[in-house]
Formats: sequence, structure tokens, C-alpha cells
Amino acid sequence: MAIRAWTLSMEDRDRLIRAAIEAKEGSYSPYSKFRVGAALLSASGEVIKGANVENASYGGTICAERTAIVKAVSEGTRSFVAIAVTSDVPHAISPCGICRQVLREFLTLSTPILLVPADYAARLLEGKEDGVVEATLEQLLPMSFGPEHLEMERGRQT
Ligand SMILES: O=c1ccn([C@H]2C[C@H](O)[C@@H](CO)O2)c(=O)[nH]1
Ligand SMILES: [Zn+2]
Repeated sequence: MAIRAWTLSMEDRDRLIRAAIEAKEGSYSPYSKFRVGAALLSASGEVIKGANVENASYGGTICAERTAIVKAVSEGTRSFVAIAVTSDVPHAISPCGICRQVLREFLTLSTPILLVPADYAARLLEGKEDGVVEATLEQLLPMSFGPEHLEMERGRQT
């Protein structure tokens, strides 16, 4: 697939948001009962979904955002143009600190991060505002540490 120059079209935005909502179905969250779904849009137009996967040893829990990133990167996709994140609550939720740092590895500081309320589709049907909050890593993780700060080291590794 061709690599496109990116501005997120309304069509792709809606497709990505609906994928994040679908992604929640894969959530394994018996402890918190808080389902989260994430969807990444790759530079080639592919959508990669992820859900949170909890563990009896709670600290072993992996958030939806990291599931999506790890799925994509481990299959060879490293370039992303947007991510959408949603849960079952009717307001935007924001990635945790660990996920923000993981996203920092693969997203630019200005990549759109769409924080989606669970009732996104219902809001649209009712003709309301969609309730999506658009953020960037520049906002969510200011003065961050990223791969470019290890440029020499990275040159020696893959
Ligand atoms: O942005 C977030 C916030 C929380 N969680 C998950 C972790 C845990 O399984 C549950 C409650 O914190 O939600 C995510 O996946 N992403
Ligand atoms: Zn997280």
C-alpha cells in the first residue's frame, strides 16, 4: 500500500474511532471490569486494534494502547498517523503515564490522539457533538524523553 501524506480525513477519523470501540470487545478485564479499546492508523492506512489485558498479579496488566502498539510493531508496522482510545464510560479517558511514554517511541509529538466517549455513535445519531477530545503527546507528555535523545545508541542497534 502506498504511504500517504497525512492529514486525518473525517472518514478515517470515524473509521479509527469505530475500530477503537470494536477493539474493546477483546478486553480481558475481570479485575477492574473497565474495558478499554485502542486503534492505531498506520501510515499505509491499516488499522491495528488493541484491548487491555489484565493479570491476577495486577501489575502485569497491559493497557489497550500498549497492546495495539506492540501488535503493530512486532508485525513490522512502526509508522502511525493517529490513535483512538475509548472505554465504557461516556466521556473521554486519557492514556496512563506508561502508555504515554510507549506512544512517545512511535508517534510524533503532534500525532492526533483521539479520546473517545463510549457513546460516540449514539451522540452522532442524536445529532449531538461527538464528544471526542483531540490531544497530542506534546500536551500529554510535555518535555518528554524520546528516541532522538539516544540517537547514537540507536545507530548501533535495531
Ligand atoms: O488509558 C487507559 C487506562 C486504563 N486502561 C486499563 C488498565 C486496566 O486494565 C484498566 C483499569 O485501569 O483499564 C487502559 O487500557 N488504558
Ligand atoms: Zn496505559
